[in-house]
Amino acid sequence: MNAQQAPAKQADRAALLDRLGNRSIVLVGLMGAGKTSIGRKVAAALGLPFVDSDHEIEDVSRMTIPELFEAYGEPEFRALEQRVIARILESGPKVLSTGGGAYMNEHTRAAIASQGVSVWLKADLDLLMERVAKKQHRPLLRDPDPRGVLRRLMDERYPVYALADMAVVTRDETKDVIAAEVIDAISRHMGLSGEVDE
Ligand SMILES: Nc1ncnc2c1ncn2[C@@H]1O[C@H](COP(=O)(O)OP(=O)(O)OP(=O)(O)O)[C@@H](O)[C@H]1O
Ligand SMILES: O=C(O)C1=C[C@@H](O)[C@@H](O)[C@H](O)C1
Ligand SMILES: [Mg+2]
Repeated sequence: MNAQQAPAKQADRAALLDRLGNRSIVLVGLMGAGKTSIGRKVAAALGLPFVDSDHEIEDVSRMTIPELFEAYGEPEFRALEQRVIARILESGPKVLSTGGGAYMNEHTRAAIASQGVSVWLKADLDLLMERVAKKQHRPLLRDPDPRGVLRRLMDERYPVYALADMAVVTRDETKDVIAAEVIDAISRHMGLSGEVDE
């Protein structure tokens, strides 16, 4: 970036924030797609607060997600997730990374549609498997065949994630590159040219 470009980039960022108004940027997609990591970077680049709904659920319940699933079951977890996301969206513009199943809830989708701009982080099965293999904190993947579970979730969920305002494909690229692509996609969606500097 040269010195002459900088003010324009700042202006682009201001224009994007202006167009967003009170709406939040909401990342949706499967486990391992990068919602948490990319959301944090997008928030830092735009100077917006960052919230991850899984982390918020763990904070309010003072339990981990595997503990919540075990103690109360998935339906209770989903009900709590719906309430937590509704509250997050009502508390002003931010970048919100959702849990992988959150967008499957029709009330949550409606809240996101009215108070947010949604971005589906889309990844293929091999990349997802590679990314989720590193950690054991996802109760749905504590299964003898995690690849089969992810494949089934892709079949069930991809048609619903496709309802998001836009999709960004997360290939084997750095987090910074994907975060910049998310910002460009949102800028274009908002009728701006894209290319907000990070
Ligand atoms: N573009 C990327 N390049 C390299 N590693 C990445 C990239 N995006 C994410 N990762 C890594 O993949 C793993 C999963 O990412 P992350 O936790 O952000 O996904 P998630 O979509 O939030 O998953 P979940 O729905 O389970 O919370 C992490 O170890 C993260 O560091
Ligand atoms: O895809 C899902 O259904 C989930 C994804 C995680 O982010 C957590 O919200 C939880 O493990 C369930
Ligand atoms: Mg996450």
